[in-house]
Amino acid sequence: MIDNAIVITGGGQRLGLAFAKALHSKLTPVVITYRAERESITELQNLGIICIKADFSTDEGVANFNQFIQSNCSSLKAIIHNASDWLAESAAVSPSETMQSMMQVHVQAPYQLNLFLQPLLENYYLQTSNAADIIHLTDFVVGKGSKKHIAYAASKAALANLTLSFSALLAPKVKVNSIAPSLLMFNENDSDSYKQKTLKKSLMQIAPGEIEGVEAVQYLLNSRYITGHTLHLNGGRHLA
Ligand SMILES: NC(=O)C1=CN([C@@H]2O[C@H](COP(=O)(O)OP(=O)(O)OC[C@H]3O[C@@H](n4cnc5c(N)ncnc54)[C@H](OP(=O)(O)O)[C@@H]3O)[C@@H](O)[C@H]2O)C=CC1
Ligand SMILES: Nc1nc2c(c(=O)[nH]1)N=C([C@H](O)[C@@H](O)CO)CN2
Repeated sequence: MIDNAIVITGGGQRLGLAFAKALHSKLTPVVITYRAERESITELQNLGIICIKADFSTDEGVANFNQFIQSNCSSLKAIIHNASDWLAESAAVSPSETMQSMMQVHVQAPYQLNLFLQPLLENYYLQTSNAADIIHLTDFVVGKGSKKHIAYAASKAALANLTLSFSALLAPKVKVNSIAPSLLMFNENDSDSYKQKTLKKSLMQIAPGEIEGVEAVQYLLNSRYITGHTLHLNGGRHLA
């Protein structure tokens, strides 16, 4: 059985991959979920990180991942709900399907896994006298909406609300917090004009990269007191 594991959903690339590499150690094994086969998965496996294929677009996929954790882990130090799809509204996908897909990955999966895995998080507390952690990756747009990612923003707002409910439900054995980034890193296909426009939206006018997210996660994991909180990583965008 695996003790004191940190579960990171969507760990195959970008922020989730950085979280996995930064947090894995002999005393704190990391379990990541992924869908797409990549070189990064082999790299993580070579580091001793457990990589589980899991697609949260169905409740069956959530249940299958839960079953793996229940069968192989005795306690969980943390769950980092990072898996996400930044889906824009488009003519190619119906509004109903867009909203369903956003709510499934950003709300159903975290909600169900938090409830399923509550006993394993509480086992960590009983074994160490330290609170376990749940971290939800939300988004700056929770506070302002988004004209082009309406369903995405609404689902992230629901995820932010889960932080409030679960922090009250699970204290003091489990701390529950959100990290709300705005731009941390661009995507490969982002145009130069999009990059320049987006950088100007914050006071700091930079894309700080994965390290900003890694340090925020480590800050929350090291705290003994912060819960029900949202850590904003937005470069002062709310004041720009
Ligand atoms: N990057 C940024 O600047 C910002 C990020 N955030 C948030 O931070 C988090 C990390 O961002 P980022 O690294 O860019 O995320 P990505 O867009 O790279 O997505 C992370 C992973 O989520 C997985 N995923 C997507 N849908 C599903 C699903 N249905 N089931 C299981 N896994 C799924 C994907 O796995 P696979 O590739 O294997 O299919 C993907 O690699 C996200 O929650 C994001 O919303 C918020 C604001 C800004
Ligand atoms: N799952 C994802 N969510 C978000 C991403 C991303 O790449 N994947 N990117 C952003 C943008 O950086 C946005 O914050 C600035 O344009 C938002 N969410």
